[in-house]
Amino acid sequence: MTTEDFKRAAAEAALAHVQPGMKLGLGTGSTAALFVELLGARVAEGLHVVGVPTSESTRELAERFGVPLTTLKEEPELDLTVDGADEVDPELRLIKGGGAALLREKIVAFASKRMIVIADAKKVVPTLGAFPLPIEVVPFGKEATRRAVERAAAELGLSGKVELRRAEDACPIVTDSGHSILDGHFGRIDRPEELAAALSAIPGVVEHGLFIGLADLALIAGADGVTAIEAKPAGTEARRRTA
Ligand SMILES: O=C[C@H](O)[C@H](O)[C@H](O)COP(=O)(O)O
Repeated sequence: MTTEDFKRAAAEAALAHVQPGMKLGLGTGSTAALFVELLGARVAEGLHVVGVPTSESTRELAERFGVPLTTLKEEPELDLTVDGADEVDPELRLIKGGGAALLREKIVAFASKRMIVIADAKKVVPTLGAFPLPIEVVPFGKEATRRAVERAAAELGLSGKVELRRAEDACPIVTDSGHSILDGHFGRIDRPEELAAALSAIPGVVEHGLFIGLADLALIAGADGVTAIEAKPAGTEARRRTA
């Protein structure tokens, strides 16, 4: 089986958690796109749900696959968000934002009663940080903000570079909300909560890609099938079981 097959298996497993009438947050990225496609097929069969897309690309996909859409303005409280991740640790802490959608993804996940992460097994890591941490910043003063991020990380013992993300034409990428993205090449992030707090305290940082305490369940697909990692009450480790 290919990585694509595993992503599809995780997306299929998430569909079992969707109930008629639900208001759904629709994530961004290649795995979330498969969920939107499968959801569209269920809608075509008569399932009634509405979705709030976390990016313009997901909006387009949902429209293409016939998933009815709404907005957080119309529906400020959602039942369930299903989204991918760049990294998942055993305590269900995530790095997200590889596709530059982290701000809307975090707003939508925060507005949802539950968040389910769908991913192939390569996304599961013992410690976050091999994937560069995306940080969404206001374009004004972005070099000053970049340096402030490097300093804050260094104070926590993280010495990696922080780089402005650029498109293939070398121009800084612009997010759906008109911001820039910095990527923090920190390596191993042993204390993600401390880094999250330090980043949030920097003027110019809009949001960072550390998702802590947001995910309730991760559905991880690999050669052995789909495995679930469930959130446990604060202070205890996430628990694994076979889905
Ligand atoms: O900004 C993008 C999102 O956080 C994605 O959910 C994340 O990058 C995972 O994407 P994929 O499923 O394509 O690996």
